[in-house]
Amino acid sequence: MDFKLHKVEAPHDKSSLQISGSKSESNRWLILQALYENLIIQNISDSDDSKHLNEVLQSDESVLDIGHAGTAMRFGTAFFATQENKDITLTGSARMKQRPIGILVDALNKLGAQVSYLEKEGYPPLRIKGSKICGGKLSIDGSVSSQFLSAILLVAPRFEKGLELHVTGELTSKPYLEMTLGILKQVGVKVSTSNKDGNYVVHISPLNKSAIHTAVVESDWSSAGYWYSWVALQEEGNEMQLSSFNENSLQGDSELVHMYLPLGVKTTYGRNSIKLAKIKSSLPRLVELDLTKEPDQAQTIFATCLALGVDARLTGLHTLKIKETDRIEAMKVVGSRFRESEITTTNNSIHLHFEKNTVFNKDVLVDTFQDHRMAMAFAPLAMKTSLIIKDAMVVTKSYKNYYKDLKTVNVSITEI
Ligand SMILES: O=C(O)C1=C[C@@H](OP(=O)(O)O)[C@@H](O)[C@H](O)C1
Ligand SMILES: C=C(OP(=O)(O)O)C(=O)O
Repeated sequence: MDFKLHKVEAPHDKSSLQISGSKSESNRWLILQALYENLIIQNISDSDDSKHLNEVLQSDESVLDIGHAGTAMRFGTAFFATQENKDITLTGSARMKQRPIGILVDALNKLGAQVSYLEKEGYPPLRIKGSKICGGKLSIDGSVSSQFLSAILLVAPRFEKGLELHVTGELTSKPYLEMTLGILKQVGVKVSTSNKDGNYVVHISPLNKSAIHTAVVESDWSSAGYWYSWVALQEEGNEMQLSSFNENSLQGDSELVHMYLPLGVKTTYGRNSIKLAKIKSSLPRLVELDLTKEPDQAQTIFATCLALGVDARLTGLHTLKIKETDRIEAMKVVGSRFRESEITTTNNSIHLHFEKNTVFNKDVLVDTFQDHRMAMAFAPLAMKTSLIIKDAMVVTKSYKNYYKDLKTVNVSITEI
């Protein structure tokens, strides 16, 4: 299904939205709920990824399909590897079969798990025979995906000996690892970190019973990014309130508060909410950001800069090639269709440069390449021109009501 988007009239000066719970937090709580009974999760994400994980965890089938959900694939692998009564196949979409998982499988097998490949070595689908894992000491490379580390850490409190995890390589997406540790602490797990021979080390103690009954998920900051971008493209004075967000967040993408200030978006924290306001500011000539800690915001910031005519130099993008699509390439292809600019890329960066202020083309085609963030990051450009989002419903991977929310701010959306 393709959608045509354009602005019908001036957006409201003040609007408010309720985004559903964080997909990353929800998927961690779902694993913990499966490990510790009687845990209730409030404000759980309505994303496809969380639904898929929930279904797979409840299922008695022997072949389980996780779709496009990366965290669910990685967390599910570690979970099923530790369930002695299980012998399953864990598979996913065609893209999931191209997303590496070897580092996680090797680490689990070193601990005594029985996980093997059914097709290509190092990639899903996997055959997972559940085993009793006692834990102990383990080294793992943290430079490819933090999800491998989070996957093992989430199940580690169930190991008899707990876990001493030594992270080798340069740890990527660190806030997601810290989110895992923060959530484990809420459950009552004793967590400590140290530094040994230059490596980051995490110690997890065993825990038999959860210290809490109710987990409250904060809303999704990664989704909030699209509204930061939206507000950045509005006139001064425009405001938007987003509920169920807090100053003390476990989500690294809450760094949006600082990333968007130079682009004229000021955040004010309320009681369990944030208010984004477009303030009077002169735009920078160049936005320079290392996104090693916030990889999911790369497309959003790139699209904002493209819309505003601001140069951007985004680095730390080495993980983007193995996400839902090769996001560096996808940004370049779609970005170049909007207006004349110079876009250059490397394996871990993208650079956007304007020689002059250029006009926007009309009816710009936004190919999404099965990546929800391609659709959502480029949609705010409807403020500047008309655009066509291909396979528009990809957004449900993380943000089910995205188009419904866009309609409330006066974007016309028609199926074509
Ligand atoms: O742990 C998580 O919830 C996530 C970790 C990040 O992945 P990487 O660690 O692979 O960069 C992020 O991009 C993804 O959307 C969610
Ligand atoms: C990369 C993402 O998710 P995952 O790795 O869980 O598929 C994302 O949501 O941007």
